Amino acid sequence: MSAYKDKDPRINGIKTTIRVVPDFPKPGIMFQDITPLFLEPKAFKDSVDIFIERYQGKNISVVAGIEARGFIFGPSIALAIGAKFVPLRKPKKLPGEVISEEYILEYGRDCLEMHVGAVEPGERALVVDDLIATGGTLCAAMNLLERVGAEVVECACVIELPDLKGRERLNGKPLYVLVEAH
Ligand SMILES: O=P(O)(O)OC[C@H]1O[C@H](OP(=O)(O)OP(=O)(O)O)[C@H](O)[C@@H]1O
Ligand SMILES: Nc1ncnc2[nH]cnc12
Repeated sequence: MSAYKDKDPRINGIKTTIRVVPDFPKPGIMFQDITPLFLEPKAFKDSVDIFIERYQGKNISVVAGIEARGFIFGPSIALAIGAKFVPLRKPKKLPGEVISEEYILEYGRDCLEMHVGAVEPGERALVVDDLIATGGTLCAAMNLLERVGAEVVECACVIELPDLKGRERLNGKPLYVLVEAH
C-alpha cells in the first residue's frame, strides 16, 4: 500500500524535497536524506497529515517510533490519533528494564530496545520510521512488539527502497509508504 499509488496530490511535493547523497555513509550507498523535508513546512505537514488521515479511527493504542528518524514523525501521529508513543531505541539509551532485538542494516549491524511495560498484551500498534531499506529494522521493531503480545496493525514509512525487497522480510505485515526511491 502506498500514498503515491493512490495518486495523492501532496506526494509530489514531499518527494521533491528528498535529497539523494551518493556514497554516504559508505561507498555504494545512495543515502536518502529527508532533512530538506523539514525545511518545507507544507511538505512536512502533508507527510504527517497523510499518516494521520490513514490511522485515525483505526483503534490504534500505541505508535512505536524507531530511533532516530522515526522519532520525527511518530509523536505527531500518536498525539493526533490519541495513541501513546513508545520509543524503540538503540542500545543502552533506555534506563529501565528492556527487551532487545538485533538486526543487520544496509550498512552495518544494530539493535533496538523497548522498555518492558510500555506496551501491554493485546494493544494495537503502528510502527513508524522514515525509511525501509532491507526491512531488518522494521522486522526487529515488530518482533519487540509481538514478544510482549501486541498486534502490529501496520508499518508506516515515508520512503521505500523497493530494490532492496525489505517488504518481503515483514512476513506479510502491511507496509504503507509515501514515496518509492530507486
Ligand atoms: O530497512 P533497513 O535496512 O533496516 O534500514 C532502515 C533503517 O536505516 C535507517 O536508520 P539508521 O539505522 O541509519 O539510524 P538513524 O535513524 O539513527 O540514522 C533508517 O532510518 C531506518 O531506521
Ligand atoms: N539508502 C539509505 N538512505 C537513508 N537511510 C537509509 N537507511 C538504510 N539505507 C538507507
